[in-house]
Amino acid sequence: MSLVEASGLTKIFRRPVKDPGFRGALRHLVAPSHRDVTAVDGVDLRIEPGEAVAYVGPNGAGKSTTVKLLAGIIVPTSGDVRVAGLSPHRDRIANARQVGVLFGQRSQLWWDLPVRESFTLLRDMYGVSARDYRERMERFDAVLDLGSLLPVVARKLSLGQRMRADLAAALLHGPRIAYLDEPTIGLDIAVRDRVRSFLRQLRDEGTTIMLTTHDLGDIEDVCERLVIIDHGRVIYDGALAAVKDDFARERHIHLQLASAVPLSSVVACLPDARVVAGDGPGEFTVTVDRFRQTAGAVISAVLPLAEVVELRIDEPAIEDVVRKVYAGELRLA
Ligand SMILES: Nc1ncnc2c1ncn2[C@@H]1O[C@H](COP(=O)(O)OP(=O)(O)OP(=O)(O)O)[C@@H](O)[C@H]1O
Repeated sequence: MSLVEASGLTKIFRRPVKDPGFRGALRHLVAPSHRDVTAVDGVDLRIEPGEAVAYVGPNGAGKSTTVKLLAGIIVPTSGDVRVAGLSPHRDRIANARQVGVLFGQRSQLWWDLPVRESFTLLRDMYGVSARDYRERMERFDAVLDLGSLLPVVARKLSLGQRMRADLAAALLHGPRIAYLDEPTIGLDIAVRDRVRSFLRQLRDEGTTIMLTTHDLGDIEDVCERLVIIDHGRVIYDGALAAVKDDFARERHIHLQLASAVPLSSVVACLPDARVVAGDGPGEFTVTVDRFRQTAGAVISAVLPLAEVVELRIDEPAIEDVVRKVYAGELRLA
């Protein structure tokens, strides 16, 4: 059985629609009107124990809503969802014991309490044994430098400090699955790298991780699988490495020819490619579909014009794909 099993998972929010001004407010009181927003639209998702999945998509795509559904914070409009066999919203308390949630924007620390007291409250709420608590705190301290933060009242923490404390708070009860939203935001580079390697360790020990992040380094360092959501629908679900083959077909080949050649001649030699002149004479960038045209074929095509004295090939990066996803530029069939 998969750890997370969602099928046809749908969440529709009902938003009040008000005309502006006093009249609008009055009209809304007398005859309220609403607009439905489908935040999550028939999502099918299975996550196996120990998988690390990046869940990405443009703003408003439905990422947080999915996580809230999986965490049992909100109730689905339709569809089924099970986490380790439990219905998250019906078995909310039992579900909370097996999931850890970090929402980048919202803290689960008690705002007016020193961090240490939030941790002990969470320890007691989740019934974490003294020994587990001590061991976990030691481990978090080694990765997240928690020691100096423990006496500080949560509202006085900087963003980076709060993220460190919140990450520990989300993992304090040793959840089977962690939903982490932007876990490295605000962290300095050294701590960020430690957090990434810590997440890899957790994954290797069997904790399932669902990571929502704009940080492409987090994705490449921690996850093997990428799920892309857009307009509430899963538009891609597959191995991170395979994404490039599916969506990043373009390869840029930078050529330096031995002599100045007019752009039109190079274009004429390469009817299936896009050719742009570079800064210097004889410099060109040729963009090809890497599954249709090899670099060798490009070189052979331009050889009758001039010798190729230098060649550089830019392979597509997963980063480009994910960046396009976030920018809303990637439109899939
Ligand atoms: N409580 C709510 N009431 C009404 N609409 C909501 C509510 N929560 C989310 N939405 C809407 O549902 C859609 C999906 O929102 P969601 O927060 O899940 O997206 P997201 O992918 O997490 O975006 P972001 O990257 O900006 O956090 C958006 O159109 C959002 O405005």
